[in-house]
Amino acid sequence: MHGTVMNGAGDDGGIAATGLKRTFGPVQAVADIDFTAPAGEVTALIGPNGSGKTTLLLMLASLLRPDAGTISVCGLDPLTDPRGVRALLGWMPDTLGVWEALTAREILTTVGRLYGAKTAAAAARADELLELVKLGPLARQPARVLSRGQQQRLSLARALVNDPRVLLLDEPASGLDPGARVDLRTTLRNLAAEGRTVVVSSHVLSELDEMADRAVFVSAGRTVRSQSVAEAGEQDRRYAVQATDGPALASALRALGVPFQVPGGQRRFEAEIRVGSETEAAALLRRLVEEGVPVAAFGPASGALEETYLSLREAER
Ligand SMILES: Nc1ncnc2c1ncn2[C@@H]1O[C@H](COP(=O)(O)OP(=O)(O)OP(=O)(O)O)[C@@H](O)[C@H]1O
Repeated sequence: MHGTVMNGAGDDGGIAATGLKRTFGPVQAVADIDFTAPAGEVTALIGPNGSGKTTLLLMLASLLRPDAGTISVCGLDPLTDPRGVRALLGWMPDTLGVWEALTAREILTTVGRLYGAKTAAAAARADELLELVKLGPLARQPARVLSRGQQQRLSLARALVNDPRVLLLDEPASGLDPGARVDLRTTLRNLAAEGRTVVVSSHVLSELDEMADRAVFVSAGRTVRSQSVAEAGEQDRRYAVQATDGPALASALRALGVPFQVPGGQRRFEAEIRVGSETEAAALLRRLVEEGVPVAAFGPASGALEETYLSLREAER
C-alpha cells in the first residue's frame, strides 16, 4: 500500500545480526548476541527476564542503536537506513501505549495515514485488520476501555498496517485467553507461510513448540543456543509414564534396566524416565505393554523447547 520497497544487496528476506552489544550506563543489556531469523519461518526468542530480548528487538527494529555489531533486515542496515527498515517492518511492543482516547479504528487508520496511505485505503485496511483480530464489534470504542487481551490484539493489528515483510512481536501472547492464543498462532503461521519473517519473544514455551520453526535462546545478554524445533524434539528428553498398577510398572522398568524417578505430589503412580529419541520412546512403550503393564499415560514430561531451556539453565549452574 505504500509503494514498492527497494531491497538492499543480499536480500533473502530474513534477519541476520552478529556480535551485537548494547549497554545502558553500567548495565550490559546485550553483551554478545548473534541472531538469525529466516524468511518464511517463525523464530522464537527465548530467555529469562532481563536477558536482553526487548533490547535486541528494539535494535533490530532500528529504534535503538547498538554499541557494536552488524544487523541486516531484508538486506538493509537499520543503522544507515532506518526509514527503509521501518517501511518493511511491523513492530508489536509488549504494551500498546499511546493514543488511548482514539478508537481502535481511528488508531489503525491514523497509523495507515502515517505510512502514507490515502484516507479511504487506510480505513479499508483498518476494517480488514479489525476483522482479522476479531475486534470488529469494538472498532468504535476508545482504546482505553479495551481489556488487556483486546489491546494486545489491537497492537497486533497495528503492527500489520503496512503489510510488513518482517514482524517483530514482543510477548504477543501475554494477556490473551486460550482462544485468542490459538488465533494468534494461526495468524503468525499464515504470515510465515506467505514468506514473511516472524520473530516472537515469549516465556510461554509450551506454546512456542506449536508456533515456532526455530528458537534462539538468550541468557544474560548472550546467545546461548540456536535450534530448530525439530532438533529440539529429537534430543534426549524426559518422559512421564503412568500405570494403574504402579508396582508392576516399577518392576518392569527395573527388569528392562531403565532408570526412573518417582516425582512426588502425583495422585497416580508416575515414573519419570529419559529417552534418547521418539523411536526409543515408542520401543519402550511397546515393551511395557508386552510385559503386561497397564500403562495409562506415556508422553513427554515437558515441551521440546522447554527441555532445551531447562538443560541450558542446568548447564549454567
Ligand atoms: N533504557 C534502559 N535503561 C537502563 N537499563 C535498561 C534499559 N532497557 C533495558 N535495561 C536493562 O537491560 C537488561 C535487559 O533488559 P531487556 O528489557 O532487554 O530484557 P528482556 O529479556 O526483554 O526482559 P523481560 O523478559 O523481563 O521483558 C535489564 O537488566 C534491564 O534492566
